[in-house]
Amino acid sequence: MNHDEGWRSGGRGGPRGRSQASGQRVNRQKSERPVTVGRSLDESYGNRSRGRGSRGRGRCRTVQVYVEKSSRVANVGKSAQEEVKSQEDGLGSTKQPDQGASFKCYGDNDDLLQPSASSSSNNINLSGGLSVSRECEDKNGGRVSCDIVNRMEDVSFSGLVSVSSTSDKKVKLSSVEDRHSAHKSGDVGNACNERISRLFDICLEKKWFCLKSSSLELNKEKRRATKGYASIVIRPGMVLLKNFLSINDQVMIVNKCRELGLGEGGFYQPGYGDGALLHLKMMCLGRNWDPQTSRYGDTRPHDGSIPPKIPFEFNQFVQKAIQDSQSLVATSSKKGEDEIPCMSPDICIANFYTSTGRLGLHRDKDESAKSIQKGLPVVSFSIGNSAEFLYGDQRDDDKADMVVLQSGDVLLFGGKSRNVFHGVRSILKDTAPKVLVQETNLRPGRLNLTFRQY
Ligand SMILES: O=C(O)CCC(=O)C(=O)O
Ligand SMILES: [Fe+2]
Repeated sequence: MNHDEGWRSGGRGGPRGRSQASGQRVNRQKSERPVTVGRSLDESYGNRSRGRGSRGRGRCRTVQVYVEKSSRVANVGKSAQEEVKSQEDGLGSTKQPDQGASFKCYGDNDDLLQPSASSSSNNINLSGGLSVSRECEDKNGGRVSCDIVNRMEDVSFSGLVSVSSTSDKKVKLSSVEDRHSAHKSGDVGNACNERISRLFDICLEKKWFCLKSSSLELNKEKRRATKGYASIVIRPGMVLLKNFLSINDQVMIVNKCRELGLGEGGFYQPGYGDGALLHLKMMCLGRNWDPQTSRYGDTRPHDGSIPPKIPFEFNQFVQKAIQDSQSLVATSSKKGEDEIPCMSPDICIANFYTSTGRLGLHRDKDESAKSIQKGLPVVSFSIGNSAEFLYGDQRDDDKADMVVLQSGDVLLFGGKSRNVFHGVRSILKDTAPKVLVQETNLRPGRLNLTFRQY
C-alpha cells in the first residue's frame, strides 16, 4: 500500500475539505441500484461466546439495499429507522472531527506507555515529576536522549500511575496524547520523539468503565445482528458487505488485536520521515509497512520488532468475504466489470482511530506490481465507531463519494477499483455497538483492518 502524499495531506492537522456529500440525504425513491443479497452469515448475537443460539444461523433472508449514486452518498442495508438515524448521526452532520473532545468517565484518552521491547537503553524515572527518558536516534542516526515529558507538555497524568518492567512495567496515563498528536501532526516533529515506542492499548481498563446501555439499545443491536448481512456493489470492483461480521466475531477480533497490540510489533504512533504524525495508531501483521519509506519489510525499522502473524481466523473471514463478493458479482449484470479476483492475505494493517482520527485520500500501491496489476483486492474490516469513508478517482475530498462504514461492515476494493483513492474523513462518536464495547472495553474509536497480498 502506499499512504504517500494522500496520507500526508489528509492526515495532517488543519481543516480538511468536507465532501459535499456531508449534508446530503439519500432519497430511497431514487435508488439506482437494486438490492443485492442478504443472508445470515453466521449466528445471531450471542451465539458463539454465549453457548448456542439458533436464532440467526443459516437462516436466509433478503434485505433491501439501495445506493444513491448521484447523491455521492452510498447508503445500504438496515431498517428505514436505522437508516434515518445513521444519517442524522453522521451523514447529515457537518461538524468537524472533534479535536477538543472532553474526557469521558470511562477514560477516553488514557494510554499505555511502554518502552520498546527491543530498546536496550530505556530509563524510566518517576521520582518527583514524571519523566520517561530513553536513548534514541536523531535524524542523522546519532544517539540522543529523549524525554517523553518534553514531547507531551500538555499531558495530564492521572493519579493512577503504575510502573513496572518492560514486560510488566507500565505507566498508566490519563493523557491527551491523541489530541496532542492531532494538533501537532502538521508540525515537523523531532525525529527522536517520533521514534519513541509507545504501545497503545485499544481497550480501556474495566474499572474505568461506567457506560451503561439501555435495554432498548441492546435490543436494537440484537435485532440488527440477527438480520444477517447485505451486500452491494458500490462501483466496479468495490463491494460492501454490510453487517458481515457478527458481534461475536467482532469481539474476537478486538480481543485478538488487543492482545497482539500490546506485544512485540504492537500498536504504535506512526509518523512520516519529516516528523508529521498520522492521525491513527497502527500495527502491522504478517509484514511491516513503514510509512517513512512506504515500503514493506520483515521488521519494523524503528524498534526492530517482527510483526505478529495474521491470526488464522482473520484469514477465514477474508476468504469468506471474497467468495461472497464473487458470488454477488457473478449474478450482477456487469459481471466482467465488477470482477474481484481471489487473494491470500500476507499483510494486515490494523489502524485504530480515536474520535479525532482520520486518514487522507490515498491509494494503496506499495504492494507488488503483480498484485496491483491483477487487481487483488484490499479487504477492509470496520469495528467500533462508524467512519465516514471517502472514495473516488481523484485525490480530492470534494469530488469523492462517501459511505458510512459501520461496525461489522467489510469493504473490498479490487479489480477495477484497486487503485481507487480512499480515506477516512471522520469517526462518528458513540456509534459502536454497545454490546461490543461492554464485552471488550474497546476505547471510543474505530478499529480497521485491511488485508492485502503483497
Ligand atoms: O480505515 C479505513 O477504512 C481505511 C484504511 C486504509 O485505507 C489503509 O489502511 O490503507
Ligand atoms: Fe488504504
